[in-house]
Amino acid sequence: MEAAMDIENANCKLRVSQCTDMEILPIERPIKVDREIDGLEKLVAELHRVFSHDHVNVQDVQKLMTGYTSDPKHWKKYAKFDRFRYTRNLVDAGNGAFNIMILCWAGGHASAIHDHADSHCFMKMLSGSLEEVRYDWPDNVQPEVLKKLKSTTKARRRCCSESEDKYLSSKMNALDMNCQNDSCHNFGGSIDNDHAENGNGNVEKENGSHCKNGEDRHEVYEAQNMVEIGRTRLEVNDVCYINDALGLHRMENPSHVDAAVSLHLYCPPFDSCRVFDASTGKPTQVSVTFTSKYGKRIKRMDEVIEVADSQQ
Ligand SMILES: N[C@@H](CS(=O)O)C(=O)O
Ligand SMILES: [Fe+2]
Repeated sequence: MEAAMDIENANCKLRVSQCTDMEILPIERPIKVDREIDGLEKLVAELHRVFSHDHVNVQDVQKLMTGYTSDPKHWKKYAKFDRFRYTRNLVDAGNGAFNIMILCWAGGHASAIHDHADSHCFMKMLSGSLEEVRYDWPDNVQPEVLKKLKSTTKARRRCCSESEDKYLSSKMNALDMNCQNDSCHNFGGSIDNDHAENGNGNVEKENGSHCKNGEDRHEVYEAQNMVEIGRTRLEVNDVCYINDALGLHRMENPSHVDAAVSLHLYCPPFDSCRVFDASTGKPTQVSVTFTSKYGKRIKRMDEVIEVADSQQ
């Protein structure tokens, strides 16, 4: 028995950086589906069953998501669009262990470059298509998971593609060269409550700058810091997986006419993450919220204020 785990066996009830013994190994494709899952409700019920155990394999979640075949009649009640930005619509809060949501992208909508707050992120296309663009971490920001992998002697790397293997090697080497003192890194990987809001509740915008605890750390962010490391077109029923060890990403609906709908599962759930300025790599902590929960629209604060004003 090997001491190290493959990422397929990594326990996605834990944050990625807590899976210290795992090897960073992207999911094998194509995923072999054991059985078909008939409907979104069944998928959610299966996820609850799996997540009731202490250990949940990354690959088991992938298999469940792959086993479900999209049909708009299962999910249309959750699909709430906005003219200006992609929306996040909560389907199920997973008893605190995961959350699953439907994202709606009108033509041309895109997310900013972002991380996934040390969580596991699974995504399945339900309608239309999206392009995923992956990026290297900027040199002066390192994810918790790579710091952790570097510091654990048990951790080993083994990737199925040479480019992914090279990516992780270069990141590990960069950690050797960079200061390991947390205060030298923006945000130190922690999520605080005093974060910059983008006002949208999604990771669409890259506005504002923010330093943890209000300190100005004077990091220098050089232009052209964000390096693209891959691009994948996702079509209906495709499933993909990302975590912070595999890089950053942004999603874009390449069609200016057709809408796209995607299903996202995060474990553990998170309510803020970092977005990165595309030309400088500067990170900003942002809240991520929902346009609707369980099929019901949530009033935005500005709408609540408007209503209150109109009633005075
Ligand atoms: N991770 C993003 C969506 S995506 O662009 O992957 C979010 O949860 O809003
Ligand atoms: Fe994402």
